[in-house]
Formats: sequence, C-alpha cells, structure tokens
Amino acid sequence: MTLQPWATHRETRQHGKGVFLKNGEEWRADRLLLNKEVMMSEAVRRFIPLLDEVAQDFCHMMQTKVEREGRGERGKRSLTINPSPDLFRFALEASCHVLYGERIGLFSSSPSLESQKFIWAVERMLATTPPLLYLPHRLLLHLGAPLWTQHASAWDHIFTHAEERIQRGYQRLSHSQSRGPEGGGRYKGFALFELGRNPEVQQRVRQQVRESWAQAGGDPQKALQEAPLLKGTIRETLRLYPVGTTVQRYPVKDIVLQNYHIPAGTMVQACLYPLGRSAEVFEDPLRFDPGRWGKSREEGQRGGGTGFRSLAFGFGARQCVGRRIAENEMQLLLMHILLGFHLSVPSSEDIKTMCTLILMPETPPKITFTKL
Ligand code: HEM
Repeated sequence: MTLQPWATHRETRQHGKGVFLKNGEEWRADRLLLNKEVMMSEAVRRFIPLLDEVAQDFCHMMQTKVEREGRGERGKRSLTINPSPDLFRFALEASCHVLYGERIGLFSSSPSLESQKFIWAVERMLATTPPLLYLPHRLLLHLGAPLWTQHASAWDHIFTHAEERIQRGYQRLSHSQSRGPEGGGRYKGFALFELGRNPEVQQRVRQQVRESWAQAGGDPQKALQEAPLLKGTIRETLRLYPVGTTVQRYPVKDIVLQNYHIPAGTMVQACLYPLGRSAEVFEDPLRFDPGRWGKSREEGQRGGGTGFRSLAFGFGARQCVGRRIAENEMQLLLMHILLGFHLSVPSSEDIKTMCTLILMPETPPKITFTKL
C-alpha cells in the first residue's frame, strides 16, 4: 500500500504535503500550529457555536422533510429513510463552516453548482482511493487507467474549492489537507442505528440531553458538558464501528511486544474492530452501552489498567487532528436529533460491514425519524 503517487501529484500541483504526509520536524512544526487552531480548548470554544448552527439547521431541514414526506398525524409524522446522504452533507457543511468560516449551502433543496461539484469531488475521491492504495501505480499509469485520472482531478477540485475559500479571507485554519470528512457520514449512521435499536438507551440519553439543554440557556458547550452520555454514545459507536480500522506505528528502536521481538521500523498495527469487540477488553462487548465510558476508567472494563481502549482517533502527538471537530460535531448533531425526533429501526438485525478505506455498512441502515 503506497501514498507515494498521491504525494507526488500534490508536489506537482504545489499543494504541499500537509500533516498527513509529513514526518519528523517538518510535521511537528505544522502540527503544533494546527493544534492551536483546532485541538486546544480555546479553539474548541470558538468553533462549537459554528457546529451548533449547522446541527440545528440540519434538524430543521429534517423536520421539514418529515413533515412533507412522512406519514401519520400532522406534527407527529414519521419518515423512514437511509439518512447517509444527508449525514454526508452535514459532515461536509459542518467541517467547511469550521475550517473556512463559511457555509456552503448543502442543506438547500437546490445547492449551487459549485457546492454540488464539491460533493461529487469528495465522493469521487473517496470511491477511487481504496483501489488505488492496493493496485500497483505504474500498472495503472501504463494502462492509462481512468481511475487515477479521476482521483487526481477530484483532489484538484477539492483543493481549488478550499483555496478559493481561504483566499476570500476566512482565516479559521490554513488548509489542513485533512482526511477530514472521510467517514463523517458513516459513523453518524451507525450511531443513529444503535440508538434506534436500543430504545431504552436512547431514552436515557435523551433525558440527560433535555435536562442539560434546558439548563444551558442556549450555550451549546455547556449543554454538552452536562450530558456525558452523548460523548459516551460516540465512543461506544466508534468502539463497535471504528471507521478507521487500524492505528499504525513504526517503532524507532527494537521492542518486545507480547514476547515477540519487533525490529525497529516494522509496521505495527492495532486492529480496532476486534479490539472493540473483545470480551477480554470490554465487559459484555456486544452491548451498546454509552454509560460504560462514564464509569471510572477501569470499572466495567476488563484487562490491565492502561486506558488505551478508545483508540478510534489514534493516540499521542500523532492522534487525529480533527478529533475535537469530529467529536463535537457528532455530539451536537445527536443532541438536536434527540431533542426533535424519536428514532427507531425497521430492522434491528446486525449491520454487516466491509472495510475498504474505512469501515462501511454493506447496506446503509434505514432509520425512522418520528417527530416529538
Ligand atoms: C469520525 C471521524 C474521524 C476519525 C475516526 C478519524 C480517525 C483518525 C485516525 C485513527 C488517525 C490516525 C491517528 C494516529 O495514528 O494516532 C487520524 C489522523 C488524522 N485525521 Fe482524522 N479522523 C476523523 C475525522 C477527522 C476530521 C474531521 C479531520 C479534519 C478536519 C481529520 C484530520 C486528520 C488528519 C490531518 C490526520 C493526520 C494527523 C497527523 O498525522 O498529524 N480527521 N484520524
């Protein structure tokens, strides 16, 4: 698996590498700057209202949709849909609002051509990445494979879109070349599904959210702080459905792991899917229980006392730089959905998943939204 052709293409286009592709001191300097912009508590305080605005707009859009297309008595209508396309738009709209300080209008019934093209580019880029990672690049070039051309032009479009916005003077963040919205819609779908098929859990989370929202006086950050089950829901979702399925490291010196000698430079991967479902690590691992994360670190969980159980965003200095954006975006979305809708599922059978670049449902689950 190689990222080299992508890195070379970016160099040709003078797009720079970004933290994702850099290493060593070069990486550290950029990363420290980015941490200030999107990871530190001051930055989080600044961007939460932006995410909250998008989450509330998403729910208004859903309210209108349920009212217009749903069944049942007016004011209490239900609509069963595969919400993935809407959630994907939400993830893009929310990330762009934070990164560029600009809304791109994806909830509109007729988004601008520019926004549509941006969505197509992101979709195209995501769809073409997995095969390109595993097929020999020279062969693809030799065959004149359209896959690579499509991939490269999708990235070009994403960069142009970002650069235009940055040029317009919005200085939220220098373009991070993020793996950003990847998977953004996906794990939200998994979360809605688990809440839908676990009505008691859903009710418990909603109860906490109602109380915290009522007490927060419209301050979204305060509301999240007082509703820890929301964060637990995210962790629980990513435990069972880790969108990035592995975390990788290359030890800088020889180490011994579980009595295996690992030479320096060997790629070592933690496989998050089996980890999250292991009875050696989590008590009753298949139970969706957001409350398990609120308990003291070791209570209700098995194994030694390392705390390295929630690894979906990686760990340490190289952990996901978009983590605070993704966590808060998701919590705010769930908060507003739970305040406005009851969720249920037409089928509570386990979702079959497949792993391409990220973990995806074989068939996205359908969710019934009923207005409260
Ligand atoms: C559910 C959402 C997301 C998940 C599960 C996720 C997961 C991850 C993981 C596992 C890593 C590797 C961490 C490590 O090796 O320790 C990573 C890195 C990264 N992520 Fe995310 N990510 C998400 C959303 C985002 C968002 C929204 C952005 C940007 C806005 C982003 C930008 C990045 C970047 C730039 C890196 C590379 C950081 C570096 O190497 O310094 N991610 N992500």
